[in-house]
Amino acid sequence: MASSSAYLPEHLHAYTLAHTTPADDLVGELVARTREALPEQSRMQICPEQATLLAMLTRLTGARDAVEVGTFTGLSSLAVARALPADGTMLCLDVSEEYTAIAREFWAKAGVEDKVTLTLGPAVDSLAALPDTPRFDLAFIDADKVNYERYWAALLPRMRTGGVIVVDNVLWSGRVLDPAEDDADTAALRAFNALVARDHRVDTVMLLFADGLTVARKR
Ligand SMILES: C[S@@+](CC[C@H](N)C(=O)[O-])C[C@H]1O[C@@H](n2cnc3c(N)ncnc32)[C@H](O)[C@@H]1O
Repeated sequence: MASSSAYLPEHLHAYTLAHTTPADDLVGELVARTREALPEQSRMQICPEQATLLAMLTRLTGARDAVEVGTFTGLSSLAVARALPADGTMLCLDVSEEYTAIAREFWAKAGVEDKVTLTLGPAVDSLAALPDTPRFDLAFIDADKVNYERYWAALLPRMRTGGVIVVDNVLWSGRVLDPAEDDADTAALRAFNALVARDHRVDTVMLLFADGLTVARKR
């Protein structure tokens, strides 16, 4: 979770947060619980303003069926599930029983557990097992970076026309622009961003928000 921005000076970042609807108490509780239970891993959590944006996108698109790849302790899924209508569905994919136990706790606290289905296992396999017909209005990709291309390939045909895919960490603290950075995650993100930019099935905006957020709408 980013408490500061890698791209904005501290005072500008603070200004943007001061002019964004603040997260509610349940989000604050989940952030605190994650830090306490998983101090080493808690930086993987999205930041609260991303949760606010995901909820807004869910409402703006009128999404009913959502999916995410990478649930961790549940902040993004909590935001989306709470913004879905009463008959909405949220499919969450992750590999970790330990991390998602906290997510389950907070889905229950928020009263959205009936909307959420959690599938544990490598997300490439979980996605491949889904019917390959369009069924999702909103997707969030936020798991292992080396598989982003595969998540994109699996998700896009399963998105309804007008559906939106949101992708986290696309700037990777700016490393995607540094030719000296050649680790697998950075190389994968660089290739992924190039692939999305030339994918004519979507309209895409890459936002300088959090660690870089791509928002792509299926044509
Ligand atoms: C950055 S965290 C997700 C953060 C989450 N979206 C949130 O709001 O806090 C990445 C998650 O991806 C999961 N993950 C890593 N590799 C995976 C894989 N191959 N398949 C499914 N999930 C995976 C990890 O267990 C971790 O919970």
